[in-house]
Amino acid sequence: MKFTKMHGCGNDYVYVNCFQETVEHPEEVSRRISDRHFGIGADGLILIKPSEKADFEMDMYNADGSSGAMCGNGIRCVAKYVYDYGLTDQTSISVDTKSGVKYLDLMVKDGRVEQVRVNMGAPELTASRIPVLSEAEQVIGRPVEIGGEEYRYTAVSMGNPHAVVFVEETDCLELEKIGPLFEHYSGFPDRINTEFVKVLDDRTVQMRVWERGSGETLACGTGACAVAVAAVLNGVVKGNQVTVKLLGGTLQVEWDREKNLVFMTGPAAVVFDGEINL
Ligand SMILES: N[C@@H](CCC[C@H](N)C(=O)O)C(=O)O
Repeated sequence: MKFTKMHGCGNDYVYVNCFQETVEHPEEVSRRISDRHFGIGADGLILIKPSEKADFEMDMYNADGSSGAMCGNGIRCVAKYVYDYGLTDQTSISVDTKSGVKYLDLMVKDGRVEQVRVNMGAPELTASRIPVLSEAEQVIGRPVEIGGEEYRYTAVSMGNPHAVVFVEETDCLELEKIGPLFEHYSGFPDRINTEFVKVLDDRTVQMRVWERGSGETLACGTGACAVAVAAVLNGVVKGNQVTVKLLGGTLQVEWDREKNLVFMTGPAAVVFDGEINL
């Protein structure tokens, strides 16, 4: 299988051009290739496919083989791939995902895509649709006891479920311990991605993420969008534009309240091309 390893802010996936390759059993392939000792090493697998609904389709799998309906860092890399590898010459493209068609604008320098702006669509705040179990219709800064500790969290879906927790410090968090407790908490029927967020100033936040199906990653694009929405809803930032600092880089997120659309801008990079015998 020919592949390209790419990353967006250090959130790395193995990308396969399914205009040329056929991947049978992608769940199993994702588990194998994601292994950082016995595989290529990645947070998961992303298949770039032809689509009848949009210019391209993105089909993504986490490192444990589970399917992710949306991937913010992944979709920016898909945009870079299709442009840099000659599958399109357009700088505005559409990509179908399991959470609907997304629209992307490519920023090109010296013939190569450097940054991508993605219209991530509307955030979903209705608890039952995220899904999180809650008596209240929305979960904004609500208390929850997990692993014997009380946290306050805000639930947002950006096509996939996120629990956003504001904390005093992110550096000292024992994410390997707390992350799985959130991911498998009984109140989150489809498991969850969890962001722990420190507010740096009224426009900037810093986060660490425990991703459903992949563990701690250096960045999560949908997570950064969920964090920006949660930051606005909890009144910890001014305005609707948030700079989100992640372990692997920085993303700019804007929540257009009038249109109720979230826009994310950030980098996409190729690490290397390769070929693996499966
Ligand atoms: N890293 C991604 C999100 C990938 C999917 C997620 N782990 C899930 O299962 O929902 C991003 O950049 O958004």
